Amino acid sequence: MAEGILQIDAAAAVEDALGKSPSDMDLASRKAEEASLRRYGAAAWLRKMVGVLTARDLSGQPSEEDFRLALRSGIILCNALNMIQPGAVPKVAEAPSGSVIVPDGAALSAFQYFENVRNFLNSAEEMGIPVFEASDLEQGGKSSRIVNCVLALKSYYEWKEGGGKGVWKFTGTWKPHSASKKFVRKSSGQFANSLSRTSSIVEQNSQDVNEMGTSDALHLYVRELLSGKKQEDVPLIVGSMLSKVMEQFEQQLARQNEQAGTSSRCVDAPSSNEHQVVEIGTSSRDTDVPSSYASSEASNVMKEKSWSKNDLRDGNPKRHGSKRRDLVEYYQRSIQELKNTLHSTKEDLHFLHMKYQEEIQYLGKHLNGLAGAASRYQKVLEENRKLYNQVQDLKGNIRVYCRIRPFLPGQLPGLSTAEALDGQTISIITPAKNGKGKKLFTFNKVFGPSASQEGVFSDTQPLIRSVLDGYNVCIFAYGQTGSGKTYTMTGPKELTTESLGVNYRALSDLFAISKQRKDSISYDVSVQMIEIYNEQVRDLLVSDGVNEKYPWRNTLEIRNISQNGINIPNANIVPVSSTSDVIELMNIGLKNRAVGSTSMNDRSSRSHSCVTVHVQGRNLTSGSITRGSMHLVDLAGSERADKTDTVGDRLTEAQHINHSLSVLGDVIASLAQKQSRVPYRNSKLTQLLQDSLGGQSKTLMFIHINPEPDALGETVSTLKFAERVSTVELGAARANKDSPDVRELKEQIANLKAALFRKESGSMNGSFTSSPARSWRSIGDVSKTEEQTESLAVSRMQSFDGEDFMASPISVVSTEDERSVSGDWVVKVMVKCHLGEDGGHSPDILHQKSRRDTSKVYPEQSLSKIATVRRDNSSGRIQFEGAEASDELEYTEVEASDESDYQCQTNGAKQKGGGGTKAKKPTPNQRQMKSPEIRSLIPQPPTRKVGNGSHSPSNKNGKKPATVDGRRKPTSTGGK
Ligand SMILES: Nc1ncnc2c1ncn2[C@@H]1O[C@H](COP(=O)(O)OP(=O)(O)OP(=O)(O)O)[C@@H](O)[C@H]1O
Repeated sequence: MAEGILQIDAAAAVEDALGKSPSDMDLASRKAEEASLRRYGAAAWLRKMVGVLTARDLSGQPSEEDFRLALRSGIILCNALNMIQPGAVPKVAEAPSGSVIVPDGAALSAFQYFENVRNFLNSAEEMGIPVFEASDLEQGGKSSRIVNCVLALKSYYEWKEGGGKGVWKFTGTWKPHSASKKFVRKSSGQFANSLSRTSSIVEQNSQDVNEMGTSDALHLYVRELLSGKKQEDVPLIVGSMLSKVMEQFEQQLARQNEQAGTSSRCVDAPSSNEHQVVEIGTSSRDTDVPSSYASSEASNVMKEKSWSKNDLRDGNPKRHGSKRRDLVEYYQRSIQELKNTLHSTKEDLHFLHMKYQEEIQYLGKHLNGLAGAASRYQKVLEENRKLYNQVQDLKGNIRVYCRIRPFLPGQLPGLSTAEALDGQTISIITPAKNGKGKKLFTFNKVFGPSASQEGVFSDTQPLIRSVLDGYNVCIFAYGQTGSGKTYTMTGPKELTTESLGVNYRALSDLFAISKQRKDSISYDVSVQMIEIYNEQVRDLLVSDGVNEKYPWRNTLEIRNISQNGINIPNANIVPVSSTSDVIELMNIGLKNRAVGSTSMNDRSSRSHSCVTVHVQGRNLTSGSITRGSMHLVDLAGSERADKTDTVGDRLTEAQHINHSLSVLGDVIASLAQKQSRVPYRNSKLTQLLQDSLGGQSKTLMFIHINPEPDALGETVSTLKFAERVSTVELGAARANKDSPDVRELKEQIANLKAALFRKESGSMNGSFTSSPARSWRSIGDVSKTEEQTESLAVSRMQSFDGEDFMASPISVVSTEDERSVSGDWVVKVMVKCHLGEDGGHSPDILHQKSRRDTSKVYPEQSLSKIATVRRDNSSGRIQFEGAEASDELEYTEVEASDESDYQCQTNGAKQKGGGGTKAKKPTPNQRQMKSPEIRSLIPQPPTRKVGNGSHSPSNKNGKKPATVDGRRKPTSTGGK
């Protein structure tokens, strides 16, 4: 309908341009023209169908007459029909070849013409094509029906050529395709082009409209208008006409677009979705779908549907409606699909989110697990370290800790030769000329210059604790003069709480732990402090410190056979119960320590000092006794004598120090090589440390490094020495613990000792008084101890076999060893066998007798017999073999037997009876030896209660002992 409007408007525009009304035109001539055009079309089509040769009689634009005559023979028509439908006219009567063809087909007989025409008409009619009468070919004026038939045939042909879809139906309309051409042939080029453009525009805008009649009429109309005009006016007329037409066309187009927009809104209005979707096609402003997506989707849809944009703008509301509805449906479907996709994507995301959360939780748990495992791993490492240490302890290795001294105030802090690389490695920078550069040494611990006293001690603490558990412990400081030995063991000159050394801290730790355990174990702690100076052992716990006055103090004996850990029995042993006690004692000891001045260090100690702590613990529940001891040794400087450019006394001191340290090296080398003979006795120092170095104890050596380049040589030799020490295995440490059985036996022995002492003190008038080594505690509490011991002695004696004992009244001087045989404990005792004149008397009697006869002196040289002391483990009886009532036995030395037998060597001319197999001549020292254990148990004679200075016993040289007893008792131990 729009096209129709357009064409009418175009015609009106033409009329406007020409200034003429169509009503004025001659309709008849228009029709004639139209008929001619139709005829030409029919002729042209027939010519095309049958070919030029067959259609030689038919021109392209025949007159009505020519057209009728050319078809009169029926040959062209039949052939054309056969071309459309082969065999439609089976037999076509042709003109004889070579015959002169006459335009009217006279060459054929009339019958043949008729046959052809009739066959054609029959066949055409069967095909549903409108036919004409055969007579129409014979008379003029009837060609329009023939033209109509031919055009119908053409239409049928075109339908068939187009695929023959549906039912062919001839509408009687026809579009003269060649009309413009025809017109062009009669016009100038410019005019033709212009008109052609106009025509093509009109055609383009009406391509879907099949109203060719109106269009043809327009053409005819224009042609007619121009026919009477001058040639030169035609372009102007046509130009004006076309501009008008264009104007009209554009206006019409704009109106159309407007109408299309209105109608689309009308169509879309009922559904908001539709509205949105349609808008998507043009603009995606109001939608939530991205415009690029929408437009691309829209174009896809349009492509898919083979729609052009013009389809949406063509102004046909119905078509718009259906197309837009399709589009809306399509978009709705797409949106639904998108929604579904979005929904499933959201679900997927949610699922992924959950999954990630689960995985994160799992990872978190896993991480926690890993962190736990890491901390457990750390704990395991810690445990391993502890276990390693325990193994080391069990193996009995000497532990070696290394400490690097800092540069001292006033010293030029040059290049340090030593560096603690980690907790266990020290690196020494050696001069490049040695070609070594660096040397590494590894020890149990390495402390750098900044290590605090507390830090150093914390790694020593476990050893201290084990003293309370009944172990023997030895800690000694080794290093050249000025390297910090005294600093580590004692502290600096000016002591503060932070700078207290190992000695103080160890004892304060002992007190702290013993306090913690006081409900279950009762501990007694006592201290000895000695010094080895020029191979002489000196007691440092003397108040006057004057050795010249009491020279015997310079030659204290070291005994390694004592099982109670008191190797220097004659040195003062002072009970302590607090750190302040210890500090006071040590001050006394330090004052007494021989300190020399050398060129290397003014405060250099030229002696080895040793603080020995004895700890005895009694388990309040089981009654078992533990006994541990700890040597805290500050060795003299290890540098060689030639370095100290000393002479005279200092040289002698240095030589002694070097000798003892070199023996220490020898001992360690022998131990490392597991030699059967270890040269402990080659120096006092090694003798003192024998139990700690080779025995079943725990030993820790602190080596000290001076970081100064001048000290490098000594540093290296110190480290090499320490390296050797660290390889030594000592055998498993063992606690000194007495079972009640053993303890009972020992108490019985102690009772015997007490009895002997009483007898001795009665007969010898206190030969022990020559010894200064009395416990300060016992001095203050003598009478009480005496009473206790006597009553204890009596009660214990009853457990002995009376007969045996009476037969051989042997006095036990001291215990020496203990060992387990077949699960039983037996006691090795030092026995002084004495048969008095009233042999056969009980110890009490002896005791009473000795009290009465205080002038009795034992004939020391008369004892030479060995007695065996045997304890029957099952009955608990003790038997003495090889000693008779008439024997006078004196203890000399005890040897351990692998059996539960112990032999007591007797000495003297009066050997009666047998049994003794081994004799040894006692040394004077051995004869002098008195066990401090005895002293701790033996009551002091009243004469030695010298607190008021009224009574001072004489030593065997007739001199009064310069003891601190009573008179010089240090204030720190007062009251103890
Ligand atoms: N770790 C340290 N921190 C601070 N000062 C130290 C340290 N070690 C040692 N000193 C100081 O170095 C000097 C020498 O130390 P110390 O007297 O302990 O050496 P020594 O090896 O015992 O010497 P000697 O063999 O002569 O006894 C002292 O003044 C001491 O205070």
